[in-house]
Amino acid sequence: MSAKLGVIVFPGSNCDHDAYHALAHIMNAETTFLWHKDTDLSDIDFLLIPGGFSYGDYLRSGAIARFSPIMQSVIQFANQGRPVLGICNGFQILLEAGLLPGAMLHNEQLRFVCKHTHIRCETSDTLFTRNIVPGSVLQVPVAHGEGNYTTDQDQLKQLQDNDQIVFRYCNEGGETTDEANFNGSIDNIAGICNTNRNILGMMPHPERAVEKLLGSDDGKQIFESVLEELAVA
Ligand SMILES: NC(=O)CC[C@H](N)C(=O)O
Repeated sequence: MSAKLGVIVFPGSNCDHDAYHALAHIMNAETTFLWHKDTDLSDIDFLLIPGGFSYGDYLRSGAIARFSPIMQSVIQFANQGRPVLGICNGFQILLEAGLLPGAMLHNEQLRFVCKHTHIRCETSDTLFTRNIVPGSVLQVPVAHGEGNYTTDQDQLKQLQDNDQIVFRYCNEGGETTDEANFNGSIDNIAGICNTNRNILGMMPHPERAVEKLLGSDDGKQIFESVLEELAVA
């Protein structure tokens, strides 16, 4: 039986259809939308929490969505070791739900930034990056106002020591320069995983980099990794 993928829709999600398109039409995977009031995830093998402005980003991005009914089921799903990918607002929701450590601040320059960026894959030891050689540079767009990832020094050291930093902002040549770190994230962090390595949160949008027509199809490498993992699991 083939894997079934779920894309969660909150009031204010706006990258849900991009994610569905990437999974269903580009990756040809069986994909379904899940409303934020759904609670039954028993037939789902992979959860994607997409980007957007859930609840209008009131209070803080993700702070209200974290209390949507589906989140209890997402936490159970994640705690069973099943794969969860949060992209942009999805990453923010995972942080607010306590499934990933740290927090988001407004971008350093206090502006919404929408552009192509380069990110360096730091580890292939996750089911999301198993097909990506560490050190590879992916071109993936960003579109956010609150993507300035932060954490305290002890937590940062844990992320570094546990190989939980999955992506860092870099230049085209793969150097993690200050200039490439456009939003001010600590240690150029663009994406992290949990210690169990089944939850990935990332600010750049791989679902918007799945066709050459969009400027890059580098994001496909992440979805290919997940689908291969599900096929052998
Ligand atoms: N594309 C998105 O997910 C937008 C993220 C977010 N709510 C922000 O601007 O910070």
